[in-house]
Amino acid sequence: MAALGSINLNKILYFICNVNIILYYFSSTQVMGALSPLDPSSFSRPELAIIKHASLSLNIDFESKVLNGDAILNFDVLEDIGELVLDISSLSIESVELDNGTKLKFDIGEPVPNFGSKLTISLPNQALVGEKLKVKIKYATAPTASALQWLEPNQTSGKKHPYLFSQCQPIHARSIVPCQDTPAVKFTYDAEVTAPEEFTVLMSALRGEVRSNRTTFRQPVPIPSYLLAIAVGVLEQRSLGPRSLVWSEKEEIERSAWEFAETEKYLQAAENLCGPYVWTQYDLLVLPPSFPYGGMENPCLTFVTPTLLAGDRSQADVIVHEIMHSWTGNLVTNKNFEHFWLNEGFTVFLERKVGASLISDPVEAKKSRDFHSLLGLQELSEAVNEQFDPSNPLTRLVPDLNGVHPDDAFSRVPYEKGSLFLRYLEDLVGGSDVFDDFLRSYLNKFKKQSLDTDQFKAYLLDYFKDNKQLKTVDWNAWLYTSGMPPIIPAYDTSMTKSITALVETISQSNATISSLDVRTLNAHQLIRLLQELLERPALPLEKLRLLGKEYGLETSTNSEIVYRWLRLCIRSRDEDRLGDAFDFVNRQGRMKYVRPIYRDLYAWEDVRDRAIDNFLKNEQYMMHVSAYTLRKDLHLKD
Ligand SMILES: CC/C=C\C/C=C\C[C@@H](O)/C=C/C=C/C=C\[C@@H](O)CCCC(=O)O
Ligand SMILES: [Zn+2]
Repeated sequence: MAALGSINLNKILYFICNVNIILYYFSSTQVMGALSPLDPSSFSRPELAIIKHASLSLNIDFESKVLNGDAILNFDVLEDIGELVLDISSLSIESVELDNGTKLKFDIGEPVPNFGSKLTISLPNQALVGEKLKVKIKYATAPTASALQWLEPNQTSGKKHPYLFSQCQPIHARSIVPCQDTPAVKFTYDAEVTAPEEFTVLMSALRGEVRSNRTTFRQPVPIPSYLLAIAVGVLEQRSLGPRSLVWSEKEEIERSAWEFAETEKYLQAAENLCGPYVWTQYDLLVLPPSFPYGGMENPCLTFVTPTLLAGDRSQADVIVHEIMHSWTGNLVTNKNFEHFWLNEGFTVFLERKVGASLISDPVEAKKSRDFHSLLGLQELSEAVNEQFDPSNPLTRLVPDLNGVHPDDAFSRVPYEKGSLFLRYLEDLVGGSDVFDDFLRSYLNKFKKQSLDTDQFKAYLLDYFKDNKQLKTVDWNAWLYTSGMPPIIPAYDTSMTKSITALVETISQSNATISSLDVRTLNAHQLIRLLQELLERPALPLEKLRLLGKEYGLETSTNSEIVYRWLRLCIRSRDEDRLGDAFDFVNRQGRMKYVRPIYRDLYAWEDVRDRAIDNFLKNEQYMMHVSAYTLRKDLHLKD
């Protein structure tokens, strides 16, 4: 009877679940219209005709905050078709024509909020499988293009000239060029950009000739659309090594050159693990403070936030992370953003391996790798338990993004759960010696391609087909179950033990707090300490203030430390530090810092309105993605 009862219950649950899935599918397809079968975030149909190369010719108009020009898209036709379908967002399309000059009819679908519109181009005759098509689209971007931030001179360090930069990941490329805005498609590109003469134009490509106000570029390695990038400003450069320059406004150039002086060393360590660097040039661009991310792995030219300029090279791990994307993400790419962990989990995993390889003593190297993994575990726990909750489907390693904007799904989960999963697999198959060979083989197999999680799984299982341990992996629990990972590796805790003991002491009511407690800690250990304190009940004000003074937190210039210190102050309801917290979120726009601080301020009922006022006053200076996500954090309407 009991068994029969449970079968019936299972059947009922199964039925309810399926009805929900069906209803959900219809509601999300209604949101997006006809979806790409390859990517829930794109309208385009690359399985019918796929872009192989794009030639862009663009003019930068700072006055009207518009890019205008044309894109010539080269397609390979994969099925007999009468139309092409592309993604656009707020673009004004002037004309579409074939390379023989034939004008083409086009239709722009009803815009879907945050996803843009479907651009359908009618072909005069059926294009047959195997044909090649060249289509020229004349267009202009909107001043509100979600990929672009147009800065007024007073938002730059020099205060004299405007500045423009882009952030296309995940699906903002469609706001600067009509394209198949899905990472399932990879294409090479060339570009010719005109800007006022004193400006430097940079792109995610190799820079060619610069003649008066015209700069040319070429990217010979196929990239997904989210890696298109452009920045235009009055910039300086310094050499960092044989294949690297650092670019910034002149006010930051010396500090930037010092902070990132070890770039070539990281590149060589990365090549030792992953094989040759294929992108020829690896430059860094230090952006104005409103740049929303720590770094963005734009090929040939990583974009970074100036909050990395800590003056102690302690945030070099971000540079190593961006360098590792040259293999995972840029060369081997997730097919759509449901498989984002294939980009980010792998990159974090490699970042920590390469970081450890720079330490000569193997015992210390292992300790350091595990120490950083434990920091990552703290960040994962915060994402799972605070940003979301453990039952939230967005805490799955492979989430369902039908009807969900990837920017809304963004968290540390794909980074840290993904990296932890790879570490679990590495331990299971016998450690680095065997797993490093697998990694190189995986990179070689999928280079210049896009793949999904099933392809990764199949390749791993085939590579290790004789390994019995791999048969014990609970794939469903790792990939499709929400919450923390099912197994946490046995990390070496020798670098965190003393910190946990110190946190324990600080938490005692009679604790004595002195600068001597932290004199031997490096920046990362201090970060660990602050993060552990954030996981505990708020400190009493008196103790908090003593900590700030004795541990040098009040005067730190390291943004990772300042960020956690200010969160501790907010948690302890220290009204005297509110000014510092508002200054911090107004001075820079790195979402890793700004979003949790705003969420903490929102949770403090007495200051909630001040936080909202501060946001509304500063929203106009933020990049689209920051304003968009902060509005949600502060429960404001779009
Ligand atoms: C499962 C997740 C689903 C979708 C996410 C896809 C894209 C997320 C989108 O919001 C763009 C992310 C861009 C990230 C760029 C750089 C980061 O690695 C920076 C990390 C944070 C920081 O250090 O500031
Ligand atoms: Zn990354």
